[in-house]
Amino acid sequence: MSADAQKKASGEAAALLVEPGMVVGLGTGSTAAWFVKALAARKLDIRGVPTSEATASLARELGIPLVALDDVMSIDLTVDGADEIGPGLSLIKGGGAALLREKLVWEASRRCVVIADAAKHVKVLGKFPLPIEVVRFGHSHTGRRLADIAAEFDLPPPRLRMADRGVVVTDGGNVIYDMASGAIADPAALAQALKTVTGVVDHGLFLDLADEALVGTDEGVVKLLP
Ligand SMILES: O=C[C@H](O)[C@H](O)[C@H](O)COP(=O)(O)O
Repeated sequence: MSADAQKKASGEAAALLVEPGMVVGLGTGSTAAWFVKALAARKLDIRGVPTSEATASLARELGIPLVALDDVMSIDLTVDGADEIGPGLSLIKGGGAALLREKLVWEASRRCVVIADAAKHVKVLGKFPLPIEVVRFGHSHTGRRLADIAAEFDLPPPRLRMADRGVVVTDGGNVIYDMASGAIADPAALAQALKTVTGVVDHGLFLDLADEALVGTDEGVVKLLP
């Protein structure tokens, strides 16, 4: 089964968790898009809280009513993809530069379900470079402070994310530095260290946030718990 078919299967399985009346956090990325499509097909009376402009526009196209995070007290269920799923459902997210809105939505949610293809499930986080969202003002200085932190963790300096049209800018108007590592020995310590840097808005380590994972495999969708 292709990775895309696995993503589709996990997105469709997650859509079955949604019940009428729910406020649902809508994740970002290619896997979350399958969830949004499957959810729209169910035509339930729900409201969605999008985690990016891209997801908001997909949801609008498919007729899912949207509500802003500030206009709800809490979210019943959020379903979102991940770049890596590690031990205890620790995650790396932000490959699509949506980590900040995603984390805000996740933290406002009663239940968070991560969906992914089988290749995303890893023994140790870090093969996927860790995205770090940084305010644009003075970002090269912040980038140098991040390089100092990376050195403390024996990691190479993070690199400013670029695209064909130049520097990648997030929905929040910030930039992304990607910290390549190969393996993050102590994700909690790294997460804590990154948050001490002025200019860092947030990072893509989602620790103790996922309640379950639905991973598409060749043998079907497998449910993982922390
Ligand atoms: O910023 C993007 C998000 O964290 C995505 O959920 C993550 O990158 C996974 O995306 P995909 O499902 O496309 O692999």
